Amino acid sequence: MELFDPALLAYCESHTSTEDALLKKIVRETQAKVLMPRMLSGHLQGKMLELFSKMLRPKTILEIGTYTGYSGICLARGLRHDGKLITLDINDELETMVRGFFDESGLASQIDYLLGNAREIIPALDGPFDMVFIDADKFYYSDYFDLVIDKVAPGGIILADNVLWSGKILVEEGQKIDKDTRALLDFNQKVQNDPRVENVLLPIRDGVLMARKL
Ligand SMILES: C[S@@+](CC[C@H](N)C(=O)[O-])C[C@H]1O[C@@H](n2cnc3c(N)ncnc32)[C@H](O)[C@@H]1O
Repeated sequence: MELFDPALLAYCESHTSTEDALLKKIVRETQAKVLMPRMLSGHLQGKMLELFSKMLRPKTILEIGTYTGYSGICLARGLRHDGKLITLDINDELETMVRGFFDESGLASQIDYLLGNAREIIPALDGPFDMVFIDADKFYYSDYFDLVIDKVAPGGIILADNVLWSGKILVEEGQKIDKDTRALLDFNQKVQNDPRVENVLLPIRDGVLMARKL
């Protein structure tokens, strides 16, 4: 399901600060060389992540799901001068490309790019995190929330992408639900019920859930 009228989306993008040359290059190279380029955050969501990060001025950001580095660079642009982005991905085939983009961003010294399974890496990471961006395998979103929540600083925010799952979260009576949709429905409800956070589901792109730790 297309969630937004493409013309409305184009209008939103034309009233969002222009994507710079590096981000445009990441989009181009992702589309030309990488499978499933739709996974990349893109102009509108990337700028939103960048502005959230610039408002929060985080010391530590954890990103789960680097892909080609687009969202990581947007997030890292808001870090304090002594801050760090830790970004995790299980796919090592993109490593050379991604490290190249991080170098070009001028932020490589503030980025720890760790390859491996996020569910194995996160328990070994020290918090506190001021910002967490969950954007990896949908089936494990609730696990990611559980793994990070105690490491998020009070006032810190967790953002989770794709929580509207192209509209599949609207399930009709008797309809069969696939496992990723089920997992996202459970995740959205879990956050909604959790008294440790206040939250808002933003209907931007494929849906971004923002939860602020109390
Ligand atoms: C939607 S893409 C991330 C897009 C990126 N955040 C952006 O906006 O440009 C999801 C990424 O999660 C990674 N991933 C999937 N399962 C993972 C896991 N168990 N641990 C770490 N990364 C994983 C995939 O390899 C993929 O690169």
